[in-house]
Amino acid sequence: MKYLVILGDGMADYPVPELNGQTPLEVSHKPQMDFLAKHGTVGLARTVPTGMPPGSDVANLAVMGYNPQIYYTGRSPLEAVSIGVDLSPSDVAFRCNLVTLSEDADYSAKTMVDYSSDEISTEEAAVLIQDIGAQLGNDQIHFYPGISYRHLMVWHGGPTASRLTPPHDISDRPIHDHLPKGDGAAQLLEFMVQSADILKNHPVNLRRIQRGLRPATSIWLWGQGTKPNISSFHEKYQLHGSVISAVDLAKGLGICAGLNVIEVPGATGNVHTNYKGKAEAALAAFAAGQDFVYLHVEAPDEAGHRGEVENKVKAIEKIDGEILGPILERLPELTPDYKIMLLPDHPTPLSLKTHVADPVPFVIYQSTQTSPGHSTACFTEKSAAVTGLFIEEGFRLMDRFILG
Ligand SMILES: O=C(O)[C@@H](CO)OP(=O)(O)O
Repeated sequence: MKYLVILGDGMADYPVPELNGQTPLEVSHKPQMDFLAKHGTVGLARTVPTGMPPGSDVANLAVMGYNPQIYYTGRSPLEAVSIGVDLSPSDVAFRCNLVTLSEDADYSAKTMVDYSSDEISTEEAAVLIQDIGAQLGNDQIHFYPGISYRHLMVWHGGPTASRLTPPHDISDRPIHDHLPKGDGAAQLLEFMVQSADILKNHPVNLRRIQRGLRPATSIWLWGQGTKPNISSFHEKYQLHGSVISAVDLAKGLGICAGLNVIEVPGATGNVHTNYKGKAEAALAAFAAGQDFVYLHVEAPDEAGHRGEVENKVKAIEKIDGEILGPILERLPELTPDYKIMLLPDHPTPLSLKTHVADPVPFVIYQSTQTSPGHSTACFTEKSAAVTGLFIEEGFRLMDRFILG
């Protein structure tokens, strides 16, 4: 048996006025997803335990089969693993976004214009993070470049109990009430303020402005935590598997669980990602003898955070046509026995531009059992709610998928 999880990050949504009150899943042309729903088991799962923040870290941990209430130690440490930074027990990793803040002179009076600096390129960002590290780094503080706007700061002996805000939660809002609070707040704010001085008039930014792109005007620190300790996926399920993703979070989670990471050229973490390349990579992994693939696509989430209705629909249709299409056509050539689980980690409603903790629709399709009950005519939030199948502890979904 081969097992494929297709994770459309943030794919679920609320009714969107621009879509006549329908959700992106409802308006998308997605015959492959609907095929899975017609012949599979459809339901809702609570991937974010009550009381936990609805982050992709918590939710992907649950989808991968790990109880976030036991295994979650913060987002950035998972990304650090993928970046290749081995945290010591007293290191604290912080996600270090490159963001665009408004031009107000007083730092605390600024607004969060763009949590991604117009999806700054990895190459440009690497130069900026290197220069920030050269000026703010020391024996205790190190900066490491990641992908696009997503970077890492490691603070040896740093604070873990700071109260920090994900910048994608405050798009277009004043940052004043969301500046660091609690443990280490003054020092963290100082790093952010000093970064703004370093980035002002930086040649990389001047070139971006000339090209009509937003400059990266500050770092924004959040998502802190300590070295994760996640048990082996292989020991749990006796399966050898791989993760395919553009983003360090999903790759880091996979590495922590003992999965292999497959790099796909052109996987960008946005709507322009290499959907076909991800499908090819999954098929190649199965052909090479892997039993399990976790294929993560960031694009719908990114469109949700940016409030881009068309891009969210487009991302869903690309997942359908360019990932599920080739998989459903060619996986049967490799094996008659396979299962596919398709779901988002959490909704990222376009109207809110951030995540919510609502339960997510899922479908589990098994090639050898195509009338399992709880099927629906299409794969949408509403249809998943009417089957009555509800998985309260989302981390148990993986057991159902693999062992059920
Ligand atoms: O990587 C990030 O900073 C965020 C926003 O894009 O990702 P996610 O919404 O998946 O947590």
